[in-house]
Amino acid sequence: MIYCNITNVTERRLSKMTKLQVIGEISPDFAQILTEEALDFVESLVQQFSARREKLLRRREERQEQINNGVMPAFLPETESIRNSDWTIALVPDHLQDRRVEITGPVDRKMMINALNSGANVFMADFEDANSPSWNNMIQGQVNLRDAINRTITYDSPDGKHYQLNEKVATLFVRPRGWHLEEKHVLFDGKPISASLFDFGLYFFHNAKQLIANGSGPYFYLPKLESHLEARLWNDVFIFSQRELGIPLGTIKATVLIETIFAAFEMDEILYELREHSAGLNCGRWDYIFSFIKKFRNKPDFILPDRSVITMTVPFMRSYSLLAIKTSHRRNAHAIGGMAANIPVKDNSQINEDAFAKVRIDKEREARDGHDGTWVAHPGLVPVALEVFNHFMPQPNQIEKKLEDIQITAEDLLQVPEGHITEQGLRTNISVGVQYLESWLRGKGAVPIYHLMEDAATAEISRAQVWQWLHNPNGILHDGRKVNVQLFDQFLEEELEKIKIMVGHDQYEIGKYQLASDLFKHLSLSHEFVEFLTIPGYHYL
Ligand SMILES: CC(=O)SCCNC(=O)CCNC(=O)[C@H](O)C(C)(C)COP(=O)(O)OP(=O)(O)OC[C@H]1O[C@@H](n2cnc3c(N)ncnc32)[C@H](O)[C@@H]1OP(=O)(O)O
Ligand SMILES: O=CC(=O)O
Ligand SMILES: [Mg+2]
Repeated sequence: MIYCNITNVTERRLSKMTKLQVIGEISPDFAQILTEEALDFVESLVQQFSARREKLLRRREERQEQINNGVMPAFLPETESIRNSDWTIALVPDHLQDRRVEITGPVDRKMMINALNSGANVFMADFEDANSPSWNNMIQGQVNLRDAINRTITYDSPDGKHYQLNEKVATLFVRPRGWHLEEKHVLFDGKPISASLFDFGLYFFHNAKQLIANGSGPYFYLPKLESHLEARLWNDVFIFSQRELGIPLGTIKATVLIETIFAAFEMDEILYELREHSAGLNCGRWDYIFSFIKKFRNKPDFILPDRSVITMTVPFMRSYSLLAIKTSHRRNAHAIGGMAANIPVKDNSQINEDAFAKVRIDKEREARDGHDGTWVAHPGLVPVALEVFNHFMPQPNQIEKKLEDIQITAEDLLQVPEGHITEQGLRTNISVGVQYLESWLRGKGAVPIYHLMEDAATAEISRAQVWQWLHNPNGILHDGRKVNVQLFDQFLEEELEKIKIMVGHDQYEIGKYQLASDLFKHLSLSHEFVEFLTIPGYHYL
């Protein structure tokens, strides 16, 4: 639904002949975020950087074309000197030296308080994978962040529980939406503006000075970058923004998620572009798998097995994570690990124990390999990750571990994992994809499904695999059946029936299952691969 209330703020802006228009609903709370000054700042970012963003998005398409024509990603010859010369990123502040456990979660008010109180070193407040970008979620999220930074945030749940911040809270990082997304409720010259500039701009404008006064700073996670030129764009946004607000250059710090195959080939260059603002790299494993499927989708020999067998220990994933550690440490940067999808299970102690054991093994591998910290999805997992990192990393980080003996080649990064495509794998992808979309369409961007954390990145894997198995001649089930439209239709119908029984008829009818199923079908069957599920999905928010 698009709200069309032209509000006081917008009217005043129109009278100033500005080109930025807000067409989303503005409640009194939201008006405190969408102030004239804040919108002027966003407008200046949009004016300054939109054309470059659009050019870089076109470059993504060109690179896809190149892959389709047989040119595989490679370490760039034109930036060899950056890879081969000695330089390091600027020193990060003391309070960013120890990042052993980082909790992530959407910008929901209650969850933010829980995350900040969780005992983790860092909380990444997520406008991206864990968030469904409805107008309400986006602006309420900004309200919540401002209140958290002012330490006035509280929440009273319907069941009477009161939430407030502890004395000591996690250091806040914010993940704005990626370069590919737009904010349709704010128009510039009549066109939706960049969601990244909108999320970043509002957060930075309202909070940067207060964060500095609190002894912290404006810290960011940057998602889904596909090249060092996209990192350069962020860096220029940072320089411009700090100048505009009169904040010393280098105050902003940002950790880049290496979660696309192209970014894996440009880790040094990404760190170099952001060297005055860098807070290292992170292995965004779920989007990385998605990117691998997406970019090589048209190559018959790049067919991937069931999602459940593409773990961090398969060769291409392990190579990528070791390269992230080696590259970061050479530049004195942190290399943060990723998210194990297992979460606590309340009603089954055996499954719960298994989940904790799986998370522990994952964190142990990361700590042993040399990661300087890791991500957890749930407050209940903070102690597990803490214990592992305290054991393997008694010091604040292990940047001194340089991994000089590790050599990762392009072939290592491009090695296709082995394994089977099974009927269960196909059914699970369909079921998870539909259930996740249903939740996302209702405004919830992270959900537990079959005891795993599902968010936009994990759901992208499910739907991209279904597309690939349908469209690739090698999309053949272990029992010899080709994945085709008929099989897909049959499984979709059967999985929907199972979901209906699981959630109950009433819930099914109230929910958005039919729309989710239609959207999933469109994503799976469309002739051209849809770049991100969030793009067509956003039409329905
Ligand atoms: C691929 C990637 O990008 S990973 C990063 C993005 N993804 C995420 O951040 C996912 C974050 N995790 C979550 O959203 C949640 O843990 C879920 C959806 C997976 C599970 O949520 P729930 O089913 O609500 O978990 P559960 O019922 O066990 O929660 C127990 C309590 O912990 C809280 N909680 C759970 N996860 C989190 C979290 N990540 N941050 C803060 N609080 C949390 C719940 O709000 C609840 O609080 P309450 O007891 O005060 O009511
Ligand atoms: O953002 C994290 C990921 O794994 O994707
Ligand atoms: Mg991601």
